[in-house]
Amino acid sequence: MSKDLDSFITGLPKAELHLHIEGSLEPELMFALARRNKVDIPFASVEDVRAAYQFSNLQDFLDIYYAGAQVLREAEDFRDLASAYFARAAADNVRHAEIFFDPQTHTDRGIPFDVVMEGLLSGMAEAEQAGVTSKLILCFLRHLDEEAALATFKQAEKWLDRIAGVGLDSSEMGHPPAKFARVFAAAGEAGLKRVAHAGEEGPPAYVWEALDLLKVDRLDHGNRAMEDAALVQRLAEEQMTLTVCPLSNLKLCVVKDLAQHPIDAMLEAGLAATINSDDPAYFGGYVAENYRAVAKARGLSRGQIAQLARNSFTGSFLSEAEKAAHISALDSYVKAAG
Ligand code: HPA
Ligand SMILES: [Zn+2]
Repeated sequence: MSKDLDSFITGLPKAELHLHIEGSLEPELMFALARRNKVDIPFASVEDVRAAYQFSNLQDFLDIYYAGAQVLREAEDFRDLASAYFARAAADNVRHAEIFFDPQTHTDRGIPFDVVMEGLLSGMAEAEQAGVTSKLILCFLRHLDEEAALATFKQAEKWLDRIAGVGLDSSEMGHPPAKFARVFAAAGEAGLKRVAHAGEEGPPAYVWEALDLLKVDRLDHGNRAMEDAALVQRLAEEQMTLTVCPLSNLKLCVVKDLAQHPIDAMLEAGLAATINSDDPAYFGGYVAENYRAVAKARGLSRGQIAQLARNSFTGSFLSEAEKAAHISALDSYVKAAG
């Protein structure tokens, strides 16, 4: 019997490639950690927190997101955060996740880099026991300078065998990828993968810089690349994976309405687009909800939905053999779903 669309999407094997672990901090856990660590937060209740999640742009969101992260202090907090994400992701049949973390958000308030790593790695090990694999991507905060990013990369040195890649996030406008060319070159020399947020709010020129100066292996968001035909052609030719985040785009006013979301235009242009949740605790949905919302708003076919999930494995940093195994399971699932 053919499955309904909602359960087809939930059960579809998928990878998540654009997830800020600090953005998976649900208000309930924020309150529990505030109590456990005796940290003051500027909210009276969980409802109060949710009511504050109205954003008109990226910066509005970042201000609240960095405030929320203050409750994370001990390794066990980072472990609990990661465990909660993996449990929720497993319910959406996420088989593999490549998660971003923002060490500077923590080290700048005196939390040691090692505490963050130990906590996250312990949550990841627990998830692996439950069958969900993961990799870590260390993001540099682009509103800070490149010296700070280089200092952070130095702190990461002893952990490099546990870090798959580096990324670039935070306030995009006024902070072009070019600002981080040296630290990305150093990461490349150390054998790490490179990704960067570009074209979320920033212009197509920032996407060109991410490709040409940072030499990214994957592009995070990339919406505004659609404004530049030569850029779209380049991304299609290179089969560059784009980690697109529909509910984030809606909440941060990158699109006015999901009915205007470019996801199907991206697929039609031959781009290797994927669907991801970005900061699910803040944007109102985990990865399957992102697939469902955009599939309904844009009338995506099951073939297109399956392609997006296939792209998530192809665009991951798993080995070719691991990708092939996941894609074969996905194809069997699609066939059996009818
Ligand atoms: O969507 C995002 N964009 C930039 N920086 C971020 N940090 C967390 N989420 C985001
Ligand atoms: Zn992001």
